[in-house]
Amino acid sequence: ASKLTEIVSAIAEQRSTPAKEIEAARRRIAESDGEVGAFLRLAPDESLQAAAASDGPLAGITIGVKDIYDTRDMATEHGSQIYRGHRPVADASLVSMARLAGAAILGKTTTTEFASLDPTPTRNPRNLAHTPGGSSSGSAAAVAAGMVPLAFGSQTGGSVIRPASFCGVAGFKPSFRLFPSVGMKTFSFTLDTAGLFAATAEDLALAARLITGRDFGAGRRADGRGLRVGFYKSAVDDEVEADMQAAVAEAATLLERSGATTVTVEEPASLTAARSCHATIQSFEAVMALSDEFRRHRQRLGADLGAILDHGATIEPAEYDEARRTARIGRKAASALFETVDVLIAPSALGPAPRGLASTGDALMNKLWTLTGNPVVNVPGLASSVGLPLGVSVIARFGRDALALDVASLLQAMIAAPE
Ligand SMILES: NC(=O)CC(=O)O
Repeated sequence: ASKLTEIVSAIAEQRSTPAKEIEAARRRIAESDGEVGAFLRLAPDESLQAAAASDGPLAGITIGVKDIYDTRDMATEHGSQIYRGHRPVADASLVSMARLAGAAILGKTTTTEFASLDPTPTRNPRNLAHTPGGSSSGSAAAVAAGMVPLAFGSQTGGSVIRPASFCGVAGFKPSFRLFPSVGMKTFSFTLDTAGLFAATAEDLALAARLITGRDFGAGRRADGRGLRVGFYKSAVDDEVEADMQAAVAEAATLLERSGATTVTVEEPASLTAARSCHATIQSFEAVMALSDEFRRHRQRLGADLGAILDHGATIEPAEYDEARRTARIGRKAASALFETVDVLIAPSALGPAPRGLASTGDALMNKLWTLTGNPVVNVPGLASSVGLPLGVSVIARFGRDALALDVASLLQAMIAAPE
């Protein structure tokens, strides 16, 4: 697919039409989704005919929506046999807002069960022998395969940034609650964050602006002059594979070459502690969020999800409350990091996409920023020695989503044209 920004321009300049873009996306899915398996189902003709007649700012933009978002015109099954054929009456808020902006909700993309860890059959378009990551597996794969220019995902641990890194696409995990999660199946109500996938950070900024009406920055900075970049050194960096460490170092060099200054930012103990309490918060809240499914359909749950909920059911409220206090201290510490730097850069995953489909990978590099609520953008373009994508995360202060997107756009441009 061409990039979202290119399609928006082509429609505005009448070099294309919404109907042509919708037909082209359907054709691309028919041609390539057989081996990738990103889409579960496509929208009915009447929905796509209505979208073809749209003249909104997102007219002609086809979107793949992770199947934990309610859609009024398609089944919404949450990756669970419990919800087979389930038809919501209304769209999730973000879906409705995108439709109101003229977008074509083209189809539902695969999700791990309830957006947790049990893998889907979806393959990584960059190398079909590898996982696309999860839990937003189909959304990352659909954009990476060029089927659609935009896809919706969600992140509770690392489910936007990690698959974006594995599939070599731009991923946006906004500041917590910047996007509404209404109508998105809840796993953890203090962590779940709606997010986006697109080919470039510039596309993400435009999509976010046209869906929400918020200003996400004027687009790519000219250079890095005046930008203070923190090279984040976490307590778990020894888990990061050498080629991913090299990728982040290359990103820092490219930003310096564009005029930025870089300093090393060591992780404070309070953020190491915050990362460690993510699982307690996530599991304790998931037992409540999925109480009915867990209590009435335990045997119909996947192995990983069942284990998470079984453990979550043993956590005492006092332990959860202590974890929330640790998280709150972590949020304050995360804010303090940005008193001396404008953005941080860090690995988006431990390494490239693991081989096989047995695991969607590890959220170790992502869960802290999900818990603190800071905006994160995955910047694609770098690759391992065998050509598998390696994503670099640009992290900004809570609420500075436009800055994260602008710096990500600059870095993506520097990676694409390093001279
Ligand atoms: N939903 C999630 O974020 C879980 C994951 O990181 O795989």
